[in-house]
Amino acid sequence: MYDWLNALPKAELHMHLEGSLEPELLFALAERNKIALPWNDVETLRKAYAFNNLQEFLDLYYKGADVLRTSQDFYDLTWAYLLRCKAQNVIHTEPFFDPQTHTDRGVPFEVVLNGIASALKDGEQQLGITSGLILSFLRHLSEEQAEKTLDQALPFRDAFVAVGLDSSEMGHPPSKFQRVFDRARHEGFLTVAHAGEEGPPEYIWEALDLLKIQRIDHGVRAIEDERLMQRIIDEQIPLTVCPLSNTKLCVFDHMSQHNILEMLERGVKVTVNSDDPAYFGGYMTENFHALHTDLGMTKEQATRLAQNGLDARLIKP
Ligand SMILES: Nc1ncnc2[nH]cnc12
Ligand SMILES: [Zn+2]
Repeated sequence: MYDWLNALPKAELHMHLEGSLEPELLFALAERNKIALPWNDVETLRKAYAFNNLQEFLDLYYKGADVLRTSQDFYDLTWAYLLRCKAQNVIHTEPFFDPQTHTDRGVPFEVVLNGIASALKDGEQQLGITSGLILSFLRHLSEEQAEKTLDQALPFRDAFVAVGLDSSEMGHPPSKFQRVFDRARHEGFLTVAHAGEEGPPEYIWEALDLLKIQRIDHGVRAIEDERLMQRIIDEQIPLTVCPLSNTKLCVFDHMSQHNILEMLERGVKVTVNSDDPAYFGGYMTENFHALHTDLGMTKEQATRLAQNGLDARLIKP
């Protein structure tokens, strides 16, 4: 089944480039940039990948990102991810990056963007992988800081397809970012947002009604609100679900409790994605495979899930 799932043509619609930083590359970049790390070796770092919730993961994820300093670092990070895509027949990807994670520690916006954008361009030319980059605002920071980030992005607007919203969900509802999302839409960006990962269904309503998103990132808690379920089924609003992420971050205690197949069978446009593959135990194929081993996903269901991913692209072929 693994090989069959690996060969299935797939689109990835929810992954954070910073979350594809494998420990080996993290150590190599630390050495290249002469940065002292709090972990002795790759094994010690990998052992730290045990999380009870989103915040525990984010604390480590932001620490890890500190080794990314130059455009070449961002290029290498993105290229390593694209090689994984190639190996797993991911033919299209719409990755996130978090500029504030880098600008707040003094790495200029264009240094980050240049590295990522040139790797994505090479990915299309050399690997045949199409892509659309999503600029994500950090929701634990202020709306004013998101506004500044949007200002920095406008000169490079052709490099992005959408803006998104990520980081610590609880206590940071989508309504906090209504004005900056309004402006982003007026500037021609599409919008997506993480909602209903740890946060309540109300955050999904806000993301739809106030931020006017095209897709819900995660959204697994929609199942708690029947009226919301009816809306996302009626309007076929895609959910970018990340099974291994949800179990690693204890959104579900075990994969056998995940609701993705129940949603699929109810007619929700659910898709499978890796979120932060270096931290959560796998890329696209591993996520599909876990659904097979722990939830009994059939080939027919896998085909529908993969097709949903292709259908829910912001950039159509
Ligand atoms: N799963 C996730 N949720 C929120 N913010 C993130 N940033 C990286 N991964 C994330
Ligand atoms: Zn995410």
